[in-house]
Amino acid sequence: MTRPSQPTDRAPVVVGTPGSFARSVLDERHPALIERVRRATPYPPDRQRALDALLDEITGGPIGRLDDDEPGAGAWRDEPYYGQRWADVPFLWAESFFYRRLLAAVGYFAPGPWRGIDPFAPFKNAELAGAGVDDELSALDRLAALTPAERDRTLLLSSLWGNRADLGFRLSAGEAGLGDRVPGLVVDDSPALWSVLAAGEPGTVCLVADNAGPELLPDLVLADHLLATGRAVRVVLHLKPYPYYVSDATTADALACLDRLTRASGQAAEVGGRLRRAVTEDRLVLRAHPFSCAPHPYDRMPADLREDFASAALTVMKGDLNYRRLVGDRHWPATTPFAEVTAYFPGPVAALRTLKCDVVTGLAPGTTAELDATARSWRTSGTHALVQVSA
Ligand SMILES: O=P(O)(O)OC[C@H]1O[C@](O)(CO)[C@@H](O)[C@@H]1O
Repeated sequence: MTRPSQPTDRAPVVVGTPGSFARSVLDERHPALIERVRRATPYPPDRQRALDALLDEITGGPIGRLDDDEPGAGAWRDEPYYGQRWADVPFLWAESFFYRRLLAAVGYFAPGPWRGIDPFAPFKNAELAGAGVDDELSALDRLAALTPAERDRTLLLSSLWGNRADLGFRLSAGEAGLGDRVPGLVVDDSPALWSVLAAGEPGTVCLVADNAGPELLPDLVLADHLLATGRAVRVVLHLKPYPYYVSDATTADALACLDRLTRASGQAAEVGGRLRRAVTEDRLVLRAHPFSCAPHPYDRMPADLREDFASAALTVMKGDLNYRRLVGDRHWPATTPFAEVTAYFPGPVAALRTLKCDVVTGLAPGTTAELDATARSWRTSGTHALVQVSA
């Protein structure tokens, strides 16, 4: 079936002028992150100098290329933004390239002793070891008392709100800045999500993960629930092939979560045991496609990934960045139909996201005005959330 291409009549979000959300990410979050990375790991002098150079460049210089001898540099060679100011290029591209440059600076891909050392691991590990996680895991023991419908909703919402566990976001918002969550969703298509899964024979669900630890745990619990209730015969969990956006989940992070589950007690350990078995039986498949770290929207996805999503009964996109990539990170009026901007997607798709950037689609007329009147930073503060489905 030929699908329409994504509309392009709205400009992409560029980093832009001081005062914009995107600019604050580049001006505040990225320098703070370089500092945190340096403090967390004792890098040797050459890596420290590379981090200094990156900091100088993002705060003053034009965008430089990856060195020619950097492994994987070829994938970035033909990008059109080198030599331009960071402020003048698409936000999506600038953030993604920043993370790639940061990994180059710490020698993540280069042959030698620092290869494969995740600069964000100290933060991710601390979060996964936290007492808050114990509470979340022991709450699974209370699920048995719920009706099946309540269990569906609880596990879906717990995966959705898990998206607030985003370490990069907290670098600029701070714990205090992460306001109380607003329970009513700005869009709630969850009945449509369950209907898509109930229609026809159970098939594969692609779950495009976002953050590790406290977000990935409820995602895994949801995956187990889909398998255990026969909503899916297979869950393909899309992870990042390398560390990205601070807390995005890699294969190592997924394995750490499975370990955390199985070492817990009660229901959490049961879930962990089932999921480990599901991996060995190919019912839970871990994928780390290179495009998952690409600086482009999903309408540019390569053919093999398109085929994966096309053959799924449903693809669930977790989190804010996946949302931006799904809808194209453009200045859409908030009432632009979600189905229209995702019509290019090769199969049914759902977005589970807390709102952490300016881009949003699919709001009912009047909702924007209502939210503007009641919650000043509802678009970016992670206090509001949505479930959107296009089938
Ligand atoms: O982890 P998530 O939900 O994809 O959020 C990523 C964060 O980074 C941003 O892309 C900006 O840095 C925001 O949209 C969001 O705060």
